[in-house]
Amino acid sequence: MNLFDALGKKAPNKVFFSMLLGSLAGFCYAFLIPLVISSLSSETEGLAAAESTTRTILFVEVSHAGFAAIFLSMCLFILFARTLSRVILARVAMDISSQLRIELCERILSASVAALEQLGPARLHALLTEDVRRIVMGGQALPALLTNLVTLVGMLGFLLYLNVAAFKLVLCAIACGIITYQVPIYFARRMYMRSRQLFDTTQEAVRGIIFGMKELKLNARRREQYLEQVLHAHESALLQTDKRIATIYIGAASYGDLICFFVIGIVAFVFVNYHAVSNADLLAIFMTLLYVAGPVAAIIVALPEIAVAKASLRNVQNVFKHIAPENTAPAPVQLHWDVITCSALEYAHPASEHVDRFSIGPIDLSIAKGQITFIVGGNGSGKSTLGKILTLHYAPTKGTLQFGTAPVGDATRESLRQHIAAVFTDYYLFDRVFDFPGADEDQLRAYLRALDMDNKVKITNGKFSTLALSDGQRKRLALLVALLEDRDLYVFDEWAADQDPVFKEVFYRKILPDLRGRNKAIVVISHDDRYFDIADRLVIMESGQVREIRDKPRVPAFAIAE
Ligand SMILES: Nc1ncnc2c1ncn2[C@@H]1O[C@H](COP(=O)(O)OP(=O)(O)OP(=O)(O)O)[C@@H](O)[C@H]1O
Repeated sequence: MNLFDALGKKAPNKVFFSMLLGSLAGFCYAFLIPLVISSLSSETEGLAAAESTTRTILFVEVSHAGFAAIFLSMCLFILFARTLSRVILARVAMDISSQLRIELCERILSASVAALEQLGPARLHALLTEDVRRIVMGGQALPALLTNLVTLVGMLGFLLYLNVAAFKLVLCAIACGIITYQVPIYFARRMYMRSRQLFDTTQEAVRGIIFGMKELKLNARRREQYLEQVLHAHESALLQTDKRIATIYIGAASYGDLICFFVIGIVAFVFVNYHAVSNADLLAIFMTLLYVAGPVAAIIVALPEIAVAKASLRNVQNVFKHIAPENTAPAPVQLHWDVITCSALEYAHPASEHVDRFSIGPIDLSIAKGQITFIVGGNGSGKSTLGKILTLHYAPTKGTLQFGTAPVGDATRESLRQHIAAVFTDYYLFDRVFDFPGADEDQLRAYLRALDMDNKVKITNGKFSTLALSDGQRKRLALLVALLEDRDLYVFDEWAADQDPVFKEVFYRKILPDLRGRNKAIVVISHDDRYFDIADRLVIMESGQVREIRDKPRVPAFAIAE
């Protein structure tokens, strides 16, 4: 995918029309000076001829009325074509920017959780905001580039007509200019890739300020150190790189501006000594060169924007490679199961630069409907990792996972996910219940009452009246959403960790047994050893391995040494 493809795919007709108008404007632009020069040279052919073409239009004497009319028409056409071309492309760019963001979001949603976790939220956020903006800006520069390129080609054609030797000289000068201009642009482009990486780390640092503001406010020393060692350090690295890039671009642009004047100097002081050129031709050559300076400068200004857009496009492509869509069949498959079976199941987290690769398994385990399975163990023993495998967010690296007789694979993953509801430790609470069945209003009210939230939140047309709640209350709403989904497998990752003792009791002694009574498979990741007695199966994990499985534990509760 190149920049043209990226833009052209979205609105090919409009982009083509805009480019066409831009080219036509450039074409007309290229003819303006030859037209003026032709009118001047016709004047020198004889005063009588010139006088014969002078007309009085609206009390104003206009010489070479024919030329003047063509000149005015061309100017008006250029004004119209350029404006329309830019307006169309600006609007297309806005549409594209919005579509690109939506597509990126959809692409992110189609990727695996493991890949997205590895990328991190800051990078994803920068991709959606910064890269999209730069790609669109680069795209917007394209019609101007095209207009100016056509003008340049037209002017060079005129120069060829005027003087072949001067044309060759100018062509060589422009070729030299473009080649030498590429050297700084090459370094600037490489630096831009670095700047883009630094932008991501700066975004991460900014996230630290936003999400860590409470911790930073409470400790002045920590705040100062964070600002100095993290934020300022990243900002200053980014700033320095960006300043270097700007210096290179400005220097290169100034050099580009002067190319035409170098050529004028060479023609005026050197070229004339080797070639016989009439004064009229020399004047025409200078006028042409001066006129060419504008388009050359505009092309030179547009090139960096396009280079930046290309770098952003490459960044998007790299990220896309990293977050390739999961190979899952979208069509729903009817599946019935009673037991989930893990056989020699293994999963390894992606290795990172600073952390040893953590893996779990091999694990042999079954989780049955109508049973509460507790997964317990010390911090970092791999409970949440197992939870994400069971909710089909992590694909096992070895072994098999089966729902009934259906192995989890590309053909079944998406369908099986529709059997699962979960509240993760880093859950996200949407402001509404999607796909809210109107008929379930009574059930909804009953759940709100059961969760002791009926005085706090109302639900109107599926939307929560407020999310300004305590952590524990927000988690109750997340539970409510999961319960409403009425799925076959429920996974709760430390759900009760921030609930008060009264509500812990409700969760473990009422809600979970109630789900069991409705023949749901329930997986509870928990440190609440007071409630281990309600488990039908207790899976004890240690260092990524299942250390022990205890079935049908009886009161009194287990004493687990974590
Ligand atoms: N996204 C990730 N990328 C790489 N490694 C990870 C990732 N998430 C977890 N890990 C590794 O897996 C190990 C186990 O993490 P996990 O969250 O499964 O533990 P846990 O038993 O749920 O711990 P806790 O009780 O503290 O929640 C961690 O120590 C870490 O090394």
